[in-house]
Amino acid sequence: MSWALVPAAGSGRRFGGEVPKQYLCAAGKPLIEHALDALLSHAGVDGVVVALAADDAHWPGLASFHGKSVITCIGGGERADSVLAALHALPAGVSKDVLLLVHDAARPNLHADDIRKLIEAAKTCPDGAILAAPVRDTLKRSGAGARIARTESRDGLWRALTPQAFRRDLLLRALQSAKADGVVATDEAMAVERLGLHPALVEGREDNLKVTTPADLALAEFLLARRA
Ligand SMILES: Nc1ccn([C@@H]2O[C@H](COP(=O)(O)OP(=O)(O)OP(=O)(O)O)[C@@H](O)[C@H]2O)c(=O)n1
Ligand SMILES: C[C@](O)(CO)[C@H](O)COP(=O)(O)O
Repeated sequence: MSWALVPAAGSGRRFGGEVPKQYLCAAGKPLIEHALDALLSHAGVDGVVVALAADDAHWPGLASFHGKSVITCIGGGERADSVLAALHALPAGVSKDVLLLVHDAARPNLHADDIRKLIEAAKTCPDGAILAAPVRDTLKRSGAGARIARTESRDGLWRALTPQAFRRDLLLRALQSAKADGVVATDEAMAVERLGLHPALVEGREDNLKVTTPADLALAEFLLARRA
């Protein structure tokens, strides 16, 4: 079985506005609740720990969802700090080698089949596994004056998505190592890669978008309304 860790302590600087984007509504409910619904409606996920901002008053929270525990904790200054805080907040009795699925609260359009594929891959790959999407656009490196410096090869390049799945002890060791070295790991895989490991890439849906800007919210509304 597995548990989910959901970092939801961000302030949404790039989105703007007063309310952090994970609490904005699309298709009738907050983005965070779409993410929790996808995770906790999956039979392979037993519960979730959500990392919230210390001054969070935007979301009343949920004691349970789909009959499973929703535990909250206080996140940290970086996303990785929030994930580490959620890991430390796992309830007693959760096994030391539980599989942990780390998923952004700002990614509302997660589908059950992607969760299934990820868990299956993480069960067979000791280095863990992440959902990802192959880069399909030509990539440009910017130069002086917002002009193109050069085209970068997209061969073998993927966009990391979430959830990202790792055994509890490995994720703890990786996050603690990155923090001790002063490295800000922008995803869990980066922290694991620093240990010399190579997590599996699992091709996930392109529409598992992270809501970062207002344009993303409009797209999320379109996608989620079609699922309802
Ligand atoms: N210190 C932080 C920063 C981010 N997050 C969470 O990590 C996810 C992905 O981060 P991002 O999209 O960058 O969210 P923000 O940090 O809020 O956005 P911004 O960088 O624009 O401020 C979000 O669910 C966000 O709430 C978190 O738990 N703790
Ligand atoms: C974890 C992540 O969603 C994978 O692409 C991404 O790194 C989060 O980046 P953010 O800047 O914290 O949104």
